[in-house]
Amino acid sequence: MATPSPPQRQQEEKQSVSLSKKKNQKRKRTKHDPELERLDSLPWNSSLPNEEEDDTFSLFIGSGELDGGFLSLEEIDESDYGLDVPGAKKKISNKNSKLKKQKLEEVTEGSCEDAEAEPEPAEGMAEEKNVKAKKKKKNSKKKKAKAVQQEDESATVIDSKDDEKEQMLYEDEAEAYAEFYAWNELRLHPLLMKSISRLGFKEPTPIQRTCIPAAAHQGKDVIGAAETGSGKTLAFGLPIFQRLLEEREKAANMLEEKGEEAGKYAPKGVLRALLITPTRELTLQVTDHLKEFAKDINVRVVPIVGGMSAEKQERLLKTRPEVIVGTPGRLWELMSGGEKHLVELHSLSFFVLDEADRMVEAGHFRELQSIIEMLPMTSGTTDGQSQNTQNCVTVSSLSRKKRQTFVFSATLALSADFRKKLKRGSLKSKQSTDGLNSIEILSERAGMKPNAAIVDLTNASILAKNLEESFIECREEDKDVYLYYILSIHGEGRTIVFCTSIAALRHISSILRILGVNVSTLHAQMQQRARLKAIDRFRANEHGILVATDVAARGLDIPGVRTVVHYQLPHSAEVYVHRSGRTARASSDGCSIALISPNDSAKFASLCKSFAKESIKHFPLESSYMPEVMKRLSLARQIDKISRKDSQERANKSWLERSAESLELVVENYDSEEERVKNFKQKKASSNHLKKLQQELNGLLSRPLRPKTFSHRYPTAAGVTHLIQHQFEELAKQNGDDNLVLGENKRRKMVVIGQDCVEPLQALRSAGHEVHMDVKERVEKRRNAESLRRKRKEEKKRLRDQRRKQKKQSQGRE
Ligand SMILES: Nc1ncnc2c1ncn2[C@@H]1O[C@H](COP(=O)(O)OP(=O)(O)OP(=O)(O)O)[C@@H](O)[C@H]1O
Repeated sequence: MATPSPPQRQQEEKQSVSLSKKKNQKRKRTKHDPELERLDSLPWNSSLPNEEEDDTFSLFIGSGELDGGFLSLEEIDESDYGLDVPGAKKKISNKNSKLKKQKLEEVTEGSCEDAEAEPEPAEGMAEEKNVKAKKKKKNSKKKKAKAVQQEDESATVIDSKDDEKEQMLYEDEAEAYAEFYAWNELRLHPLLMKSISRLGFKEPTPIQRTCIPAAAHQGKDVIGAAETGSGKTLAFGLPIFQRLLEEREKAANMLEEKGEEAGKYAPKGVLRALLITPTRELTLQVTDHLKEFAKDINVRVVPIVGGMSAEKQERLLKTRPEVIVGTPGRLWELMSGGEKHLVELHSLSFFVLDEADRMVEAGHFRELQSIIEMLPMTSGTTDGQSQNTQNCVTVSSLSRKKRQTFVFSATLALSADFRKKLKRGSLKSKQSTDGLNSIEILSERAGMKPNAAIVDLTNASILAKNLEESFIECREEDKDVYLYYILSIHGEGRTIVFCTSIAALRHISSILRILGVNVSTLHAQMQQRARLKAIDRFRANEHGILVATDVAARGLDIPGVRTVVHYQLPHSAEVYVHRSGRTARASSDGCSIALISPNDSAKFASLCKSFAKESIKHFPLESSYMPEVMKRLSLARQIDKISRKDSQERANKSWLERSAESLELVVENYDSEEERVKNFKQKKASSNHLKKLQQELNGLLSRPLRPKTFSHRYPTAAGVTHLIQHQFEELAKQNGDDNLVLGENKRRKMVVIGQDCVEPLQALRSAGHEVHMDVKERVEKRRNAESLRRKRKEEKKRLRDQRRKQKKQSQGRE
């Protein structure tokens, strides 16, 4: 969203000044601070209907009392939320001076009273006594006045010291708040601002800046699309919390005015927001992210996912959370089973579909449709139902607001006339369940209004702007070699390696483990607990490696992922975007490396074309490392093959034994003595061979990977740190000097060992070179190669047949 224009801002400031008049009267500051004034002048009448909007949003249908529903700045005191907004401190200091003044007055009055209370003296002595008394009175008055003056002076000294301290604090805080001023235009509740400052989010991301005003202040439905890692969770999360807070405050204020107990009427214990995400991991991640905010505002956010134990689920639902984040399968299972908290949806104010397209893709359309069918109509009132609800007498009035629907994704394509279709309601009648239309249908059925804000911040390439893409061309069977190269030479930071098949994942994770690379794995066939453990392990290691299938492609938000390797290309461009989006998240950068075999070439070129990329960088490789990398890989593959064979045999044997046992059969060994001896010898030989291979590999692994030779002709910066570069120069200089001294012509060999790791991104930036991606050319090449292969095959077949024919003929003659 664009920042307000100066006249608009002036008007807003004027408005807020008048609104916060009462507060400003109390806050007399000693020093004029424009920054603080700006903070105080935050307009808070956010919900006032915008006259320019044709479809204005009224929050409370029915009782006009709560129309608008948002609070003015006057109604919210930051100090009530532990937000020590500097101005508040001045109040205390003013209070102190008032107390002092009062004390002084009391003392002065008290001295007069004392004098008046003295008994009346006799006539004769009276005059003298009177004079004495007057003197005494004068003295005591003087003394007391002096004491008060002293007290006052010391109080003033303390006070001025306090003032100084307060002033310093005030300035510090102003400075601290100044860091978060970019959020002001979003007019968020002070408690949310407190969480934002705690998390250190200096400014809203573009999707947040655009969606929050529409969703939180104009009450609109939102369809949001922005690059991966762009902060979409808060783009829908903050408007939810904002509205819950505003309602809570508004209800409390209204009921306090009526002299009733506010707490009794707070709409607690009913479901207010239902968020659906495609995977368990994403659900847990979104829950954790939202909880960071929820804990400051006392809102319960609970995850509901498959794989969670029934007891835990029951325990969580018993707390009657206001916000539930869940996966479609488990949510529908519970809803269709009549789970009380999940079917009492009369107060539901938010329905969110996160990564909507993925849910449809993953075959959750029907479950989503069923869940949506259970939601109450957005336009109707729900009095009847809500009156019955315990502990929320006023929920009926509060929940009469329209429900808001948010649909978010990183890649969300809508048909050009989607808004028109919404207006016409023509989507309702369609029964189509195919990908793209399904999202439109779901959005419409969930009650998406025609005036929904459609925020599409995806650029032509959809990929994160801080992402550097690259590729390595290699043979299919050498992919593991290059993967090992990347991980060992450029192993800095977290890396995610994506595979399309579980078989490939198993193969490379096994090879890497044999090579001593500590990897975590994540795929859909793993148990939920194991999946979460793998993510935790990966998260805990600064240089962790996660080998995953596309189950981890979407939404997984792990900071510090520096590199994404596409070991196998995904089936669609969208999945490629999501995979690559695990790095270069928020404001950080990162790189992706695709391993491209000749078979992948055309697919990769068309992938680049779909992102409007004409060229892409070749990932720089230092070929001198390859011989040793190859050697290690060859040993690892042999070890893997033998171990696999052994474990397969063991598994088969135990399966046979288990099956026989279950059938109460005795398995007899019919092998002859000779065969048994032969088997034994074979096993022994294989185990000795395995030991030997392992020893050899261990020998190689015990020393750092080193290049075969150092080429003086091609010193490259790729993978070479400044330190190493410096060492090279020093060595070269020394070498030259020695040669001069010794007068030798013979070159001395330089061997680089213990190469410091550099990040792939660094290597790519310093030595990657652009390669033009011509789809046509690549497709043509592939076609030619295929036709050549076909021709060769046909030729072979023809020759074979010919030989056979000749053979038959000659046999016939004989
Ligand atoms: N305003 C902000 N400033 C800095 N960091 C932020 C901000 N908002 C969110 N983040 C952080 O950015 C990261 C990515 O946010 P989030 O997971 O919401 O992205 P996303 O757009 O949903 O990504 P994806 O499409 O991959 O699911 C999170 O770690 C989050 O804490």
